[in-house]
Amino acid sequence: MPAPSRLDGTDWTALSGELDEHGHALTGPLLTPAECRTLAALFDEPERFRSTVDMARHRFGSGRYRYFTHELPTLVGELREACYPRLLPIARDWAARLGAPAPWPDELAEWLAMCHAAGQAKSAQILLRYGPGDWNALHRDVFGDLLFPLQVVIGLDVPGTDYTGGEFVMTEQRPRAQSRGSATTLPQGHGLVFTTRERPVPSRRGWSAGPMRHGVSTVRSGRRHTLGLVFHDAA
Ligand SMILES: O=C(O)CCC(=O)C(=O)O
Ligand SMILES: [Fe+2]
Repeated sequence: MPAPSRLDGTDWTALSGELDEHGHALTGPLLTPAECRTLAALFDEPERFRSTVDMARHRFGSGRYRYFTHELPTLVGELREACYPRLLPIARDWAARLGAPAPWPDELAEWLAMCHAAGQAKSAQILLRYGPGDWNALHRDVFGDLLFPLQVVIGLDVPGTDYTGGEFVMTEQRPRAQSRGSATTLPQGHGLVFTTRERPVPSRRGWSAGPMRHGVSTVRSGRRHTLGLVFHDAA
């Protein structure tokens, strides 16, 4: 199926409402189970990746992820390309509410050229693999000054069957109050769109930025793979 029509199974108006409210929202199915298995198996093809991160070594949690080279698998490149124009109006709307700059052009290629010119020239698309006991510490995928505020993670396994535990976790820091947490189980082939840094939160004066972080709870059994799509490149 061509990548843009893969996104037709998602109600983008409803998704944008969910994103507003929670800072994250699930898409409909984007990949078939067979495509998910094919993508997860790429983890064992080292030539596809520019580097591998041992999360425990960096105290990012436990598990491994690998950054694809710029020669992305066709499916990954197409999905990322297809997601960008869907997310762009939301990113612009949020920036307008927050009174923040919205430097993102209509074309992903043009935005990436801006990232590269600013020294953020490395691919930031990742494949992650977690086994029993692995987890991902709460973090933000900010790699430099240039940032696209929304990203997508796609679940590649069947939760409850291929693995247990391993919920996608988000926290939202509230002003002068304790943080709110949420957990989402990623259905196989579905994407979770979430904010990289913050969501606009209604405040007495209009809107303020609610800082958010994401991570993954401990995988209790089996193996969990995800594909991470980020729209800015890394330094
Ligand atoms: O494995 C996950 O669900 C989250 C991975 C992650 O941190 C990301 O995609 O940015
Ligand atoms: Fe992340």
